[in-house]
Amino acid sequence: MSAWPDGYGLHVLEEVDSTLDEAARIAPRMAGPVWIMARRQTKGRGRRARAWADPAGNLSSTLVMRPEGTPAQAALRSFVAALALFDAVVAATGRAQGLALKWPNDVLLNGGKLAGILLESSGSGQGLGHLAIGIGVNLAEAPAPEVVEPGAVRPVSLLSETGVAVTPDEFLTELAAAYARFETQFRTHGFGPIRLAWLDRAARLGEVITARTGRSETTGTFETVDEQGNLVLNTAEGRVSIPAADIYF
Ligand SMILES: O=C(O)CCCC[C@@H]1SC[C@@H]2NC(=O)N[C@@H]21
Repeated sequence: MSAWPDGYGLHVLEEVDSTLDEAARIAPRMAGPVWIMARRQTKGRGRRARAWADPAGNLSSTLVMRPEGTPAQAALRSFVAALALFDAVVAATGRAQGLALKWPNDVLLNGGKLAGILLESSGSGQGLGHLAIGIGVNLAEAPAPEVVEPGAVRPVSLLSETGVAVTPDEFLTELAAAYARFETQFRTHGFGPIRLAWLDRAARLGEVITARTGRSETTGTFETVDEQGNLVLNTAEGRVSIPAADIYF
């Protein structure tokens, strides 16, 4: 098992509304980055204001930090976190088989959704107050398929797909260690190597996918993710770069 990384704090709660809300509360008095983990969230949330169910034994965690750089640079940490999640699953199970990253920031296992990431931040314009990287991993149990919206990837759990039982505490240690490694790489070399590593693990690269926002739908061949983290699709109308959307296969 990995060691807890130097320079990162740990804050464990039995129950909280959301570890993302706790991040906003503790950010003003933090000396350095802190991992928050809750055994139960009463108001866990996912992307696009969806509720996030976290049955007992799953990981509900948020890394909160005050990074330097612009908000756009800080947001690229969703890719850093996705890579860390991928490596933490490999460390926990001993295998990478069936694992893939779905743009912008889900982890798939055997085609189902194993984990999701939600970034939130405070501050405005060029100034970033805090960045919170919320991470939910279905370690023990996947939410019931009925709670997932139609057309979305089915949820799966690590236990059901691999037979490997990992506690949230064990998994968080692997995740924190992997995150610290990729964060160092990101700070030292920028987004370039992170982007390439992410593309190497990308689901459906080169295939036709559909990107939906609240207002529009774009279908095209998944060509790449650009230097800004945008999804690039090759469509009948040409190359389209998409900053935010939900992807459907
Ligand atoms: O895929 C998604 O929609 C993102 C899910 C993020 C869930 C995690 S659980 C820990 C943190 N606290 C929250 O309320 N949400 C994130």
